[in-house]
Amino acid sequence: MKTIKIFDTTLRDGEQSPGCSMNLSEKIEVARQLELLKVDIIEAGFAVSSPGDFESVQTIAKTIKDCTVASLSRAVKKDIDASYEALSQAAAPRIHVFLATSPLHMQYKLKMTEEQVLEHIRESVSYARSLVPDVEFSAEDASRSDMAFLAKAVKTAIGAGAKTINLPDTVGYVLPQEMYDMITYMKQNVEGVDEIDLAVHCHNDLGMAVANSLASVSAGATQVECTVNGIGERAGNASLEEIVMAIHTRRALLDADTNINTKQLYRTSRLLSKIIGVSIPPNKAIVGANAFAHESGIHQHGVLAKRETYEIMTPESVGLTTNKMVLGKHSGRHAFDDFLKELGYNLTPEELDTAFGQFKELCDKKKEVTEYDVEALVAQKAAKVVEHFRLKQFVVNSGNTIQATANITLEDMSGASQEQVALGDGPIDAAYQAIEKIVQMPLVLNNYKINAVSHGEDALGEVVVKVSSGSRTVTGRGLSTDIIEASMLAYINAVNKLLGA
Ligand SMILES: CC(=O)SCCNC(=O)CCNC(=O)[C@H](O)C(C)(C)COP(=O)(O)OP(=O)(O)OC[C@H]1O[C@@H](n2cnc3c(N)ncnc32)[C@H](O)[C@@H]1OP(=O)(O)O
Ligand SMILES: CC(C)C(=O)C(=O)O
Repeated sequence: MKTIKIFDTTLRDGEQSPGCSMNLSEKIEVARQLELLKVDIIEAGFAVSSPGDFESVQTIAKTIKDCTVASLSRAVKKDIDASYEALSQAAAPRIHVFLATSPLHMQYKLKMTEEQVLEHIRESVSYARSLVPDVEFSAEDASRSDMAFLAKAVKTAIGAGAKTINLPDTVGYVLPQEMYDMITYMKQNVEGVDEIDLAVHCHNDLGMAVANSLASVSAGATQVECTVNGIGERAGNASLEEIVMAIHTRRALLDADTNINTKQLYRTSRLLSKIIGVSIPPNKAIVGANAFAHESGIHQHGVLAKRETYEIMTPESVGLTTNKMVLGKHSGRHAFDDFLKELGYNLTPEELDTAFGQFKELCDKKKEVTEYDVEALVAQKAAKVVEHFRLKQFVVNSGNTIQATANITLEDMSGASQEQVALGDGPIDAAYQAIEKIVQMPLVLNNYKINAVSHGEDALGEVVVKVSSGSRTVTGRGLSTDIIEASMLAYINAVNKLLGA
């Protein structure tokens, strides 16, 4: 089985993306984590580009002992000298020289002929090689280059001493088959290519960076360049965690694996996200909040019966402690029951049916139902009260220029509807007055308390009231995402308890 080298460029190409800049101590923290993750090469920066970048490369080179540390350089002496100097204390330094090989870049950007480009490659790579043994050459915009010319450039770089040749899809343009063909072409047409590492560096402009990297591995690439969370220029670089887990999960098919400690992936991703302040989309592969979460009843049932039915990798393999069953409108009885059992509730089949029905109703009102919501539902059910009156419908108006009014309809035990309108000192008082008119009993509200029992904008509100009639005082509870409705439900619950007594 081949070992694919992972070249992390989060601190260089990743940092080139707007809003992803890091200061020196943040870069060191990321570099230390990359070392724990066991990436093979850390590209620490582009030493010549600024004194700050020089210092970062230098400090990371001093700090990191278990990975090769690389610094990027244009194909010019002053860049190579800056990289060399910044890397002087590295345990394993790599000078990474690049020059574009596509007609577009050569003509308009570099203003060089093919011959001049080949001469620059020869000169710069052999100069870098005179300084350090480990030199990588990247043919920028390789994927849009003429393949015969690219082969000459690769041959020139190998001849000048490059130990790694990188063929980037700089603008994320090509399709996986084209990456495969490019690698195959080099393997078939450049002598000596099997003695060096053939690398790829894919951008995500068409959302294909990971697929292109994997197609290259299938064709024989032995190094993949990528970034944590896929950060990087424009739409980003190939995402490290996706490449690593794709290779790891399909290692039998690819006959390849990496040296990465996959259990550090989640931690690395969160650390970077926290440092740069860029959050991870919930549906992001491997590290998104939903990557190991199941909400649909059929999937939850499958996973409870046999995890592999809907999970191709374990959450533990990327550093999570467990998968997540999210209760929501698509959940089924199996997951609901399992969830209640974990909370310590053992319901009879009938109780489960009722609670499940209420739960589904709640899900239609609320985007996400939390453990607190379910517990509140079940706790409410546990105190079973005969429903002499049930809330059928209500309209409540209030404002700072009108007196609050409530129009309430309750259904009694015979199924008949009774409607009343009342004014009040605020919407809840108006609603309570209307209820009192319907139930025709003297009621005194002694206490009123409202709590949010879950989090977020659509949290459930629980209202607890103490209501007296004559010498009896009872507690009523009501639960709803609408606090006025929760208040009415609590009052009606108290009325039913008083009538029951
Ligand atoms: C695909 C990639 O990700 S490549 C890396 C991109 N990253 C960055 O550019 C970030 C860091 N860059 C910088 O800080 C600056 O661009 C610097 C310090 C490197 C250079 O700054 P300046 O000297 O002001 O040049 P500027 O950036 O405007 O233009 C680039 C120059 O480098 C030349 N150049 C570009 N690539 C290369 C190369 N690989 N080898 C040699 N020369 C190159 C251009 O032709 C241009 O030359 P010119 O000034 O003679 O016209
Ligand atoms: C310098 C090279 C490796 C690069 O970043 C690219 O081509 O995208």
